[in-house]
Amino acid sequence: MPTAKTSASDAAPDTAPDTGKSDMAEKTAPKAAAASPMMQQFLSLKAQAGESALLFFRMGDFFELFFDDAVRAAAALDIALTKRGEHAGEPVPMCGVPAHSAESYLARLIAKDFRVAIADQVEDPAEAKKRGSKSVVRREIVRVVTPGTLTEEALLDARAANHLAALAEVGGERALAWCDMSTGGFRTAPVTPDALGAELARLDPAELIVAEGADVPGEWPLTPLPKGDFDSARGEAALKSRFAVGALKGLGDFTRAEIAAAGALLAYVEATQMAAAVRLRAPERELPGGFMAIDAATRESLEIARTAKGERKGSLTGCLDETRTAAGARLLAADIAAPLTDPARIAARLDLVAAFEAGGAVRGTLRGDLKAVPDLERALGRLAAGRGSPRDLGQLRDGLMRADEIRDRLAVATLLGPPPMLADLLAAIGPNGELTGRLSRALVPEPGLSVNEGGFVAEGYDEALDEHRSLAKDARRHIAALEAEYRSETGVQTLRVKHNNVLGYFIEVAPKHADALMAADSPYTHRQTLANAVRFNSEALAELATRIAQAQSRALSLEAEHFAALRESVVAHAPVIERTAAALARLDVAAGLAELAARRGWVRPVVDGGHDFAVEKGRHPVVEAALQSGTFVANDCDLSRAQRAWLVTGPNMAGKSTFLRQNALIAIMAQAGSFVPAASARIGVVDRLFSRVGASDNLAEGRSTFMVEMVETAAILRQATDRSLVILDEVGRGTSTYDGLAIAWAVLESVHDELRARCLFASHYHELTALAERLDALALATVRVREWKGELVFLHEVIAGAADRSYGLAVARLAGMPDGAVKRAGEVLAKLESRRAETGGIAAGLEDLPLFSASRAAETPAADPLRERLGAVRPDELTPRAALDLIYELRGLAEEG
Ligand SMILES: Nc1ncnc2c1ncn2[C@@H]1O[C@H](COP(=O)(O)OP(=O)(O)OP(=O)(O)O)[C@@H](O)[C@H]1O
Repeated sequence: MPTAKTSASDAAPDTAPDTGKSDMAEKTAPKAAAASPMMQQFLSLKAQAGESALLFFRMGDFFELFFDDAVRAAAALDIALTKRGEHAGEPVPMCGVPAHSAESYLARLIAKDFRVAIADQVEDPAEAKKRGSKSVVRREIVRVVTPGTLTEEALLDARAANHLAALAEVGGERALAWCDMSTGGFRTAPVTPDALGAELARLDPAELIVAEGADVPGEWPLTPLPKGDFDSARGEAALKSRFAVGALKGLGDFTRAEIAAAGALLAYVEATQMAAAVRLRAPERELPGGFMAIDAATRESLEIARTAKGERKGSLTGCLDETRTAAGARLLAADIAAPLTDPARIAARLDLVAAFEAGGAVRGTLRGDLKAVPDLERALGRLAAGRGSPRDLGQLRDGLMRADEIRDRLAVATLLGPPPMLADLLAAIGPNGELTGRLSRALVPEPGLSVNEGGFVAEGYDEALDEHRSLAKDARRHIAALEAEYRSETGVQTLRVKHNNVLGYFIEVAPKHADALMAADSPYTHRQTLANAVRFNSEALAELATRIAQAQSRALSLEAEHFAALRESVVAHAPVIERTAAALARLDVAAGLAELAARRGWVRPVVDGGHDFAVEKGRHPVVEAALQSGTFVANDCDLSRAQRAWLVTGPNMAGKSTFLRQNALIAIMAQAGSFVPAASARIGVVDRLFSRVGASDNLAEGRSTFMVEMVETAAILRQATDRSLVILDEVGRGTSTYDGLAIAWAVLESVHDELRARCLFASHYHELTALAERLDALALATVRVREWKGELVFLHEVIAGAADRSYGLAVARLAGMPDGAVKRAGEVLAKLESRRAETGGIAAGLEDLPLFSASRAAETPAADPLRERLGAVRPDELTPRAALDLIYELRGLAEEG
């Protein structure tokens, strides 16, 4: 556990925030005027950071926290909380973390929803001393660390994007802008209120900037900012100046809301990053409708990016991730989060996968090469933001060299009918030769993480540097030579040249030999006499020591200069690096998907502008991977217009959910540009995908599970179109049998008749099968089971028709329910069923009910006097007496009604 001790820095005159005696007398709140200069500095920086951010105050080798910040941080980090001096008569709580390992503490604080303002020393303490012994080292807040503005490797998941998003509303229209500061991507899109939830779910922002008081669906880490920050005129000016364009039209046809969102985002980035020159590309517009809309509930129920437990492993993304680079993994996750809707773009991606699927040898080599490609985007992001290290330069050198090799190798590789996208990607890679040549000459093979420690510039790159280094390195040799010279000169064979931090280099002899060196004409000057040694200096030694020190410091500063120059050339080359990185990531995704397709026998889907959904021998990619090879039972699914809705019945555990989900996943995979686990698949582009799972499978806080289910079902009925795919799994089961059946009935009718969406509807309500006779495009399907010697055998086979019965008791027995209980349940069931035979069951009489559309047409709002009277009331104008009269009047109306 790190202590709050400030090590050597304690001794420095500026290190204590001077919460000592002079402040002790203060009984009032901190007053900058009465505080010591250090305290004044601390208080003013803390005021600048605000209450919402912890202030990391740099003191020597530590970042210290004081007052309430210390209490909160010590608890969150589980580090020692100590006290230091007094302020306003109270001891000042303090804790600290070592500067060299600050990143890991930052990571933990950010994970716990803290924001941290970093106040660093922005001048050398020696400089401060020149202004007077009491002067305080200048400190400034150099950055505010927030979840959405991270760029450091240690603070980020290499395989996931880190989006900072902003939501703005102008004149009733809304828009989102988002960026990933670690890679420089910056985008905007207009959003409708209905689509907002799905857009946010797709972007999964690490931090969402909103105007104070804004209403945002879902639970996102919000950063509310004053409304004025979302002003579109201000945003326009900021964007124009940042991206050096005369008119925003040059960048795209942005709406005012998009400009406001992008402007607010830019201002926030600049405000939190201070002086750092964060690299952001000019914003690109995303057109609405370009992606399959998938709302948060659907993503959750289909476990697209994460499983119910929040893990990537076991999710669709995890299952499809065969990428070899972190950038590839991020692109794959983005592709799956936002499947395309344009058949031509989908086909272009599929062409590329197909080429690599067929070209196994080329794919193998490419994937081998990719494995050695470091994260170019993020290394560039760090360097551009001024947080880069020599290691980042090394990564760029290695990655770009590898990229050029990959390009050259792929250019001559034999691929059957090389797809047009491949040519574009190869053209986008490099040329990087000039930069990599320079980096190769300049850097050692494995440059380290610190600029200050030096040692990263290769020998032979700079003669002057080599000379300084060799001088410093040869110090021992020079010293040894000098030592030998002095021994022979004095005849003292035990004479030694030594070094310590106080004296630097000195000559040491035993006291009995000291006289020889003390002679009046001796070239040696006496420095120190100890009990067992006498120490001297000599002009030559002093000169040599100075030269060594100078050489070392000169070498370090030369290295720092080289680092700055190399960084400059990297930044100048940034657009090519970005293009190269993007092309490699796309190749990685395609080769990974091709690998899976080849390994698991997936096929290329046909995605077109029609309305079909015909999957032959489809499988669930995740469940199949988890089962023993060859045991997954493939099933067909055909939702073409004439049978666009399927009602799937069958016992529990038979495989209904698996069947429903696999078809939704196949649609996502196909439109994301992947081959699919099926014998064939033809899919008319799906514009929106909805998946809802019956209430009891899905626990949410705050609202009852049934309520959640109904809210979500309502969203489907509002938003689905005839291009959508709707997966409803046991909707209505979270309430009483009658209510549940009634709701399931109405929802199925509505999806079929009104929305005309493609739909898979799984239910335990066998009564629903009666609908098949009345709804012309509703087909019945069931999952086969067989009872064998009293045991239930699941065949997992989807066939036409309805389940003959529900087998609930057989499943209960299978689950280990005690025999007595199962037997009793059997008796109750027999009784219930005999009643059903007499009365026609709970759905008796429903056949006569007019269809949904008919009953909707018949809906004419009936006059309601009670409602009309209430509507006319002006509550603010009522006296208490009149209010009472009104209540009587209303009750009268109610009774009449
Ligand atoms: N096509 C299949 N081939 C092989 N095994 C399958 C198949 N479909 C499902 N299974 C297995 O059966 C288990 C139960 O499947 P699933 O959850 O889909 O059943 P269900 O009918 O939806 O059940 P419930 O109604 O209880 O939710 C799965 O976990 C899987 O292991």
